[in-house]
Amino acid sequence: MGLPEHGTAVSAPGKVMLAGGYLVLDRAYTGLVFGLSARINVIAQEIHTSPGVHLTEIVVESPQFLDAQWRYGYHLAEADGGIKVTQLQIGSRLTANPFVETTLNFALTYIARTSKHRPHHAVKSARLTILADNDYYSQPHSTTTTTSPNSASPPSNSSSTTPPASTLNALTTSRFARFPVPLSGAHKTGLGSSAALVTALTASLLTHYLPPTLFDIASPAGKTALHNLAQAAHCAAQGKVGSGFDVAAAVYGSSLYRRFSPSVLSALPEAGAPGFAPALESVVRDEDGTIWDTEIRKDAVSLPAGMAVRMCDVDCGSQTVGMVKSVLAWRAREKASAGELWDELQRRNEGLAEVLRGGRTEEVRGAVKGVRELVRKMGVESGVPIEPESQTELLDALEGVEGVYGGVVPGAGGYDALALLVKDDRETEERLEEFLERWSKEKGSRVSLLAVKGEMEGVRTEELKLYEGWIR
Ligand SMILES: Nc1ncnc2c1ncn2[C@@H]1O[C@H](COP(=O)(O)OP(=O)(O)O)[C@@H](O)[C@H]1O
Ligand SMILES: C[C@@](O)(CCOP(=O)(O)OP(=O)(O)O)CC(=O)O
Repeated sequence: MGLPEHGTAVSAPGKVMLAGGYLVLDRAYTGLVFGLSARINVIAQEIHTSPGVHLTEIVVESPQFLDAQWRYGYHLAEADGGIKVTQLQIGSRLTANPFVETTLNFALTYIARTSKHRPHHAVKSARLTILADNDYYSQPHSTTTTTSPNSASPPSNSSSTTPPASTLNALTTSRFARFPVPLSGAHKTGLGSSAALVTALTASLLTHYLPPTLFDIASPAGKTALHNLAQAAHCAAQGKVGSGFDVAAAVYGSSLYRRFSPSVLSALPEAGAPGFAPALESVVRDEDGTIWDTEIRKDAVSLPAGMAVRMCDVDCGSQTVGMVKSVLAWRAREKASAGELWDELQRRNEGLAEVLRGGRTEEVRGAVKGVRELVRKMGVESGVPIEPESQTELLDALEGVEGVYGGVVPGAGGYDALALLVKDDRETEERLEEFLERWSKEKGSRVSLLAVKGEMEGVRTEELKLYEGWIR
């Protein structure tokens, strides 16, 4: 299998919110968000059907997982409902992927409105291949590895995109691991796979179907359209409106984030419903800039030279939804005291951002301590284990490792991977790995350093050759 000549590739980063979890749900507060070096990559290619065959099909696949192919036909929904896809059955199985399906409905509808052609002509058959960097999922026991991105591709085989099982060991030393399970069986590490996926898939579809004059991923206007469209699709697929910081990180990378008003998306009809297409187009275009009130301050976020954001996987994610409900219920109940706590926590979160931006390395430890103190207080008062005791114990112990400036339970907290601010050198990494190995043995748990690092850049185009062996 050689390298396909045609196609486009894009990638979008995962996220970690170092400070501002819960607060960021309210526009009065902000979140300190980092993009991550772990990316979701999507490659788009035309499918050439045999002469005389008119079937139009969109095939989406995730060749790292078992049974991860989703095929769709589509039609133009009546009464301006836009393009609506219908999943096609392969054999006896039909596994839905709501994030993929919703993204197709939203992106194809927008593309059909934007391109000058008639909708059916604009959208030809295509194959979209999704490749997720290894750190999105906890690696199977025996194959754990911390490889740097861009290392060797998997060995190619003759016709299938799924390399044979006999090469499994070789594969895990490559950039994209092959998992011996379906997607539903993978253990997420909490880096925001669905937001990065929706963003990368949307960007890939826009790049593939629209000429550069109508969509350019590198331009500010292109990023704005992508952000608006991906936020709308992600919210619809999730069935709730979160703060959207994860989609913002996937598009823009690291930033100080203020959310959009939830009302921005509340009037949008369901995909396929009457009036969906024009409503989506106007919300995405936001021509006079009055609809979206998101604030993305990229200049407000940076790290002191020689410092990195690293993540420590504890291999047991948490249920964010239940935690959010309980924290918000506490805030509504205890208006005055919760309000005071949030205002002070916001000041400390901004303080941490300032210390990092100003390169004041020696103040990082104190700033992180101050934030954690109030996060724990919020947990105790709301009765939600935001920084559970086992995580407190681990974070405190990690502070004793030379080269570690501090760490937090990011985002909603709980048992998702911890975020650490560390000295960015091999010695610190080795000390951390040794420490975590010892800790795992002593506590009978499985904590490990992920290869991923904080990164400033958001969505971008990639070279096809990075995916050699995975695409046909
Ligand atoms: N590699 C992938 N290929 C295809 N779909 C994916 C992939 N990774 C994630 N998804 C989609 O995202 C969903 C996971 O979303 P969610 O549970 O919100 O996790 P997260 O917290 O990582 O965003 C999956 O069920 C699937 O629909
Ligand atoms: C509570 C929050 O403010 C932050 C949640 O951050 P996480 O990083 O924990 O998110 P998930 O990946 O969705 O679990 C909710 C929000 O901002 O939407």
